Amino acid sequence: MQVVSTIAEFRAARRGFPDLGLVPTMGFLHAGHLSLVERARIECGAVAVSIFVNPTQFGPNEDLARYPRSLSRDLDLLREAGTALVFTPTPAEIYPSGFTSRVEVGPIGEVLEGAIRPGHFSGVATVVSKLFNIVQPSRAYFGQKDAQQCAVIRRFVRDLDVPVEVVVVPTMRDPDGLAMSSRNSYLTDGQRAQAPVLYRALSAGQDAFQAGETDAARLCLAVRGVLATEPDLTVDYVSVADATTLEELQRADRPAVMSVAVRLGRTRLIDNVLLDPLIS
Ligand SMILES: Nc1ncnc2c1ncn2[C@@H]1O[C@H](COP(=O)(O)OP(=O)(O)OP(=O)(O)O)[C@@H](O)[C@H]1O
Ligand SMILES: CC(C)(CO)[C@@H](O)C(=O)[O-]
Ligand code: BAL
Repeated sequence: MQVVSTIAEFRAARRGFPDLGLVPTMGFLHAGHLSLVERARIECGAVAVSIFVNPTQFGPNEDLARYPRSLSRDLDLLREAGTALVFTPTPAEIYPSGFTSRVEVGPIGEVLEGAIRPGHFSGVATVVSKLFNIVQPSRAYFGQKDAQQCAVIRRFVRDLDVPVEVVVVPTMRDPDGLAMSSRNSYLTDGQRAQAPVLYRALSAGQDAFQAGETDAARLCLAVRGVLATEPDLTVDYVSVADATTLEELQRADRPAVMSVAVRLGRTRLIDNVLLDPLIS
């Protein structure tokens, strides 16, 4: 496994790999990340993983400074997972002085997470488009846990004719249903015990959908009812939105994503499930 930190080194190392899958990450790896690496290795033969805590996707009052980091453990996990190349750039390598360009994705990046984190998806789209240009993968792998991020990336790849196939991998969960996430490490024991309510709530919504309910307001009520059983939690949103455009739906009569975002103390957690009328 080669570990490089500069764009020039990466480009030199990349020459040995005609077909490369890319897994972009912010590090502090868990089994969810490794499921992306495994899928990329099977489908592309060789995998590159980037580890970069991207400052431009964090708002001024967000957790950039305290975001968890564990590079040497991450490298051990990636070596075991059969990764070929790891790219660990510094912020100055990605954003040298004088850098001013941004990728803007429009309304899809302004709802849900984008409404609460203004500028977040422009930061994500900008860094992902840089990573695509540096790595030049045939396919890039993203987790369904960040459903809006997946939709945003699919949007700019389509809009800008980026020659990369975007692959979305199902959410890996702990046995109690909590979606794995680097930010779960912020939770106290008490908060960790409450966190599985997100998936219980989404599952209640999914059960109602499978029983024939398509009214989005009623589906959201079913989710909110379960979330309310944990009084310490503050709900940012419960949403039923078109799976491709993320426009809010009144009726779940086409492929939709039902998502929740909550705050437990200072920690924000997100999760989602897909509602597909064809496979309910
Ligand atoms: N539980 C999971 N299952 C599958 N993929 C995941 C999971 N968690 C994260 N990913 C994916 O891994 C990639 C890198 O994500 P990132 O490094 O931000 O990790 P994260 O656990 O989502 O962290 P955070 O807590 O910051 O949201 C993203 O495409 C993300 O969707
Ligand atoms: C895709 C990504 C690596 C871009 O910084 C990040 O948003 C993440 O880890 O999901
Ligand atoms: N996994 C999403 C990246 C972020 O929350 O900034």
